[in-house]
Amino acid sequence: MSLLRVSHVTHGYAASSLFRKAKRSIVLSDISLSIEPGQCLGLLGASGAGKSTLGKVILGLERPQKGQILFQGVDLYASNAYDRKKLRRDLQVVFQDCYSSVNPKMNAEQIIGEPLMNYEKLSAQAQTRRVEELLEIVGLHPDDRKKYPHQFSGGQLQRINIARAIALKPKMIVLDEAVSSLDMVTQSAILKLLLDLKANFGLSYLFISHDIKAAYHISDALAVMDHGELVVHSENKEQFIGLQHLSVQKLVQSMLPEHPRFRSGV
Ligand SMILES: Nc1ncnc2c1ncn2[C@@H]1O[C@H](COP(=O)(O)OP(=O)(O)OP(=O)(O)O)[C@@H](O)[C@H]1O
Repeated sequence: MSLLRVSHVTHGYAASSLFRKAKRSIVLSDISLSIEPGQCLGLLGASGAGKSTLGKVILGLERPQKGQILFQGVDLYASNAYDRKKLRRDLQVVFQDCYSSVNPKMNAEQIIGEPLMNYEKLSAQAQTRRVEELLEIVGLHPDDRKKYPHQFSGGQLQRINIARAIALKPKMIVLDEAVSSLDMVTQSAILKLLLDLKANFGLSYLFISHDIKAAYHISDALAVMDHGELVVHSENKEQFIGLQHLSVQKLVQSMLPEHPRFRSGV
């Protein structure tokens, strides 16, 4: 059974108008895809293609007008609040903006400890131990738990966000442009961390990105959205770069100068 199955999802946002009944512009059009346990699907596409909206629909944050999201076989939007809370534990998110993703008045221990408080109700001592362990897993020092967001670099703060996302040992993380605002060196360090976590904990990712290089590096399967439609979905990234679809060709061309290995693929 797929971990995540998106079936025929269609969605639009209401465009408010004073004079007419609110119309909805279609942002997602009949989207179907699936993610297997331990798989990373890279979701590519130009700005405005609908990638983040699909991420929100999958996370249960934006109810689609049509279609179904099955996570571990459970219909996300047909489940009750109790089941949804259980599902949320297994389905986490890391956003692009590491600074606005955290409360600046909370220290790292409070940030990482928040999901633990909500779900695990550990003793204060056990929670601190778990936070220290999580800090080490993401490559930070246990003593960093006392620091506040402004005392971390962007890359370090994204590690804090990742520690929070893995605190409850989820099955899947939606990474919405999670490395896009980082410099190249930090980006590759965070991609390595994400790959290590995937290998060690059997995590699945939906890696939303406009950057083919980052997506190719981390993903097993790749898909492309264009104007609300899923125009390409390839289970195999090696096959993906050889596809003749125009959107794929454009993406592959954009990485040619730096990646000679792709020259033979086109
Ligand atoms: N809350 C909202 N209300 C109305 N329209 C929205 C809302 N969120 C997104 N949109 C519109 O939906 C379309 C798809 O946006 P979305 O953010 O999903 O695309 P994207 O592919 O993630 O783009 P980007 O890479 O720039 O984030 C865009 O035209 C956007 O303006």
